[in-house]
Amino acid sequence: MSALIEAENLTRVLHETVPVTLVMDVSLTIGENEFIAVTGPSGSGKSSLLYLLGLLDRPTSGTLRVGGRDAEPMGEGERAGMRLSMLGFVFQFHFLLPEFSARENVEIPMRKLGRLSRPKMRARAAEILESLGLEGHIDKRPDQLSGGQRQRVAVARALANDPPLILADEPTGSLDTKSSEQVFRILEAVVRERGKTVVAVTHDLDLAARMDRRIHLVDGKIEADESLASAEKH
Ligand SMILES: Nc1ncnc2c1ncn2[C@@H]1O[C@H](COP(=O)(O)OP(=O)(O)OP(=O)(O)O)[C@@H](O)[C@H]1O
Repeated sequence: MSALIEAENLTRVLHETVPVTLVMDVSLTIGENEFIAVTGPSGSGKSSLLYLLGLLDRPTSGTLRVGGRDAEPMGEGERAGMRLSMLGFVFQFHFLLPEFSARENVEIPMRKLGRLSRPKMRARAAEILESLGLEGHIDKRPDQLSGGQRQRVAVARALANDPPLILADEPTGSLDTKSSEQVFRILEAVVRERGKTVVAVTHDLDLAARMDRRIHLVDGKIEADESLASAEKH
């Protein structure tokens, strides 16, 4: 199995009145079952890098392979298909659809992918939500849930199509300490128990220290890419 992500000299420049370099010459490989923190000062390009890796933006130069496939020649439809099957996203703000229940929000990526029958989608959505401690909440709308619960629904939605890679941008950034810890533990279990890879941007260095690898960005460049693995984490 090839690496989930292989990036070589990835660069993203915005051509505004003056060019703005968001990501500069980033090379990295992300494999299966990794738990990776992306850290760095505000404005260092963390979100921009995640958007590139998640096929939500295109690099100005450099190469990117996702699931062993070169992203460059892919059209928008193919990229959307890759995002649905290979990647799950969790953002700082949940972006759940307000008029739908938790279960329906989790069903949406499954409907878009269209691999399961409707009853199977419903059953799977309920099963994932229950596994994340949301039994009793699956038919509630986002406004009937707490911030931590909403973020757990967002993680459930990211897991809907069983992608090998979850990309999270400040997933605990808007939560109180207790909810933040709960969501972090869920992401940890997504790696340890479900065998996924989680790449999470975080400002919280205590949380980053509990992950296995840290990619530290400064001015759009990788300043450090270090393994933090220790026996007690496993
Ligand atoms: N559309 C844009 N136009 C101009 N500058 C932009 C745009 N998007 C991002 N930037 C700038 O690019 C740089 C990288 O932004 P990015 O959001 O990736 O950083 P970040 O490390 O995620 O920051 P934060 O921790 O504050 O979320 C920042 O200096 C930002 O101001």
